[in-house]
Amino acid sequence: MKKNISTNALRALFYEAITGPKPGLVDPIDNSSHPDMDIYMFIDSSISLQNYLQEAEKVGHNFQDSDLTKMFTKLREKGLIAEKEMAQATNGINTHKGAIFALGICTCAESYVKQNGGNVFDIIRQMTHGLVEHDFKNLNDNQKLTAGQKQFLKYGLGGARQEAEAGYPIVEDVALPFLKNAKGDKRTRILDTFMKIASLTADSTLIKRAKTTNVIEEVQRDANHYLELGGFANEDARIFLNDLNKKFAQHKWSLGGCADLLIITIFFGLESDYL
Ligand SMILES: CC(C)(COP(=O)(O)OP(=O)(O)OC[C@H]1O[C@@H](n2cnc3c(N)ncnc32)[C@H](O)[C@@H]1O)[C@@H](O)C(=O)NCCC(=O)NCCS
Ligand SMILES: Nc1ncnc2c1ncn2[C@@H]1O[C@H](COP(=O)(O)OP(=O)(O)OP(=O)(O)O)[C@@H](O)[C@H]1O
Repeated sequence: MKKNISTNALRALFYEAITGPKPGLVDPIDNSSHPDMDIYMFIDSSISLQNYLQEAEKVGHNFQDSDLTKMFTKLREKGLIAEKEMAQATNGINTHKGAIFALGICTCAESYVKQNGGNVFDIIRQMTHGLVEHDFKNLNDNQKLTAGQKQFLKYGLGGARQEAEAGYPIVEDVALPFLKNAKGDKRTRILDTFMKIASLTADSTLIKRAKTTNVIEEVQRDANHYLELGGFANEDARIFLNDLNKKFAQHKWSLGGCADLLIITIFFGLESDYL
């Protein structure tokens, strides 16, 4: 198989979608928290992003200026087009908005690094320098706001933008080393990595669904408990994960941001032959 950067980005979308059970997310067996989506839609949505991912790779490959925020600006223009292509493939459902953002950044940065050298997470920090301030400086309550914008005004949380601007520390420092050292088949390693991510993330999709930030501590505790039980290789942990899946379905909680962090962890894992 030709495994160029954008192919690995597409593989990451598929690897994440087919892995289950993922509490709060769509997988082939269960979509309880997202009744407007199913796994077939995720296949269509992923394929609709193929062109964008190739463009993101090209932007990183060809960029020459020393100001990497300009590379991010170029990428964002392509990201807006990708959002429209996704909407066409899904009948307007938001399957991959966060992934267009996060995976686009990582694909572009990885491609830049292959051409110019450097640490990919440093490059991401340079690309997104000042992003939170830039995007949120003119917000006010009279506008129609996204969940992320509302949470910035209400709680001071930076969400997906903050993670990017910090250079995805959950991925660089924890999830990627965790995936590298994880044991078992791909499903086990990916699920355990997902729960590791859930044990650390303040997910704006989860806060939106639960309508409180208190949910973050509860979910982080549950994710840690699953890992303490030994992860997917251990029967008690599997039972606990199924119960957690039911709890998420009952409350209609989602982990959309953790999904994106998992997708980019898988992407870097594929790039580094960890998977
Ligand atoms: C920053 C993005 C992800 C969305 O921001 P927006 O304010 O529209 O939505 P919101 O903040 O509610 O987040 C949307 C998604 O972010 C992801 N997310 C949530 N929390 C986190 C987190 N802690 N870490 C990473 N991702 C997260 C989830 O997928 C969520 O569904 C991006 O879509 C964006 O920049 N939108 C503006 C339009 C644009 O420039 N689009 C092109 C993007 S390349
Ligand atoms: N398997 C999955 N892979 C990736 N993301 C997933 C998956 N399942 C669910 N999601 C996430 O769910 C998010 C959508 O959640 P939600 O439906 O709450 O958002 P929305 O459509 O923007 O908001 P609303 O439904 O409030 O209008 C997607 O952006 C995506 O991140």
